[in-house]
Amino acid sequence: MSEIVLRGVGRAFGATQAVQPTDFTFPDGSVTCLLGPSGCGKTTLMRMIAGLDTPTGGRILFDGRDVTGKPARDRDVAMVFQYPVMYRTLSVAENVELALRDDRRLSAAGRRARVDEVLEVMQLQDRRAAGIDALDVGTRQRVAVARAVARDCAVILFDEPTTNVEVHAKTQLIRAFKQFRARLRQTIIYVTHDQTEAMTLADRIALMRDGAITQCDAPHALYDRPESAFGGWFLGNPGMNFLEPRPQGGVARFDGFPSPFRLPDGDPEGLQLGIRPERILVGPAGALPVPAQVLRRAITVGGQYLLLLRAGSATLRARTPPRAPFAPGDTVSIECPISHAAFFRHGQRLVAQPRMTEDVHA
Ligand SMILES: Nc1ncnc2c1ncn2[C@@H]1O[C@H](COP(=O)(O)OP(=O)(O)OP(=O)(O)O)[C@@H](O)[C@H]1O
Repeated sequence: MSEIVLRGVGRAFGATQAVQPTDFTFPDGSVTCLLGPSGCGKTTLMRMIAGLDTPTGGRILFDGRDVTGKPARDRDVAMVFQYPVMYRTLSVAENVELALRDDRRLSAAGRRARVDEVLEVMQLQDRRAAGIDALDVGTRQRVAVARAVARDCAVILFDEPTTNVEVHAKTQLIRAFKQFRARLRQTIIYVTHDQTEAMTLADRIALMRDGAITQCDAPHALYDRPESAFGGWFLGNPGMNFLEPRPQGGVARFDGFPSPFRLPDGDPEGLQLGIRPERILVGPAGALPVPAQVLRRAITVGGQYLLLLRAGSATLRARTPPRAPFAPGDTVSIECPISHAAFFRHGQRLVAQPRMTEDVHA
């Protein structure tokens, strides 16, 4: 186990600042997912922590020890990549054992016991004698994780390990990941652009954009209370709806809400209201405060409907229960609960929330 501290760590490639100078702590024994869109700097940040790349600024500390200039082999770090490198002529067990070859603390019997333990945790006992070529991509990736786990390093880094794995094998891999987490408390940094994976695995998600960590929080806190409009948009499938205000004196109207909002400083400049599709209530015409039109309907995994609605000049996506009786062309009614609305100014969450002039639907 190890606490990893970044002090102003950044990386530039020529004119491209791949990682902005970053201060950040990965707590001892935690699972932190680095989540963000392609090109936001996740892999570069992870490679610097691994010792595969050197920062152009700042320092990296492992338990207070400065490892900034040290190579990967001096960092007590194991890694699992998108494309695992394996010895194809060796069996599963031999591949795992090979990872322990240089560990002088272990006797031959100790090594075998460790291999057995890890194969069991990763649910690979029945494949121990199989050759690597006989395995599907998902199982091969589980062997890669087994090798990383076997070494008992302080830190394990995962770089998008499930990208090339099909859905069923991905579920198995994630289940195995959770099992070894429950048994062994290494510090884990897991790079992904898959939000479902991050939500499932992480103790904390560090959301990245343009080379910077924009927010780090427990998965549900990040989902429920994004500090930026980017977080509201990136998390969720689909992400938040955003509404623009129509200013009227010191108040602003948002289509979708029955009454105008009183703005804390009277200034509608750069203001947006965000609301998640699953928070919008949809009912028959007249049942709820705001009339709306169904423009389109899609069925999502789980049988829910995703409706595209028009309310005034706003278009909104709303999720309804399976088989809700709404179809394109229908007039319906909606309610956007104020308690689930988030206000952003120039992309950042407002601390003082605007209030509705008549709080009838709060
Ligand atoms: N070796 C390199 N030389 C030049 N530019 C690089 C290099 N590695 C990364 N970059 C640039 O740095 C930025 C961040 O890249 P990085 O691979 O870290 O992002 P990422 O979030 O991991 O993306 P992805 O999810 O696509 O892997 C990108 O603009 C990328 O083009």
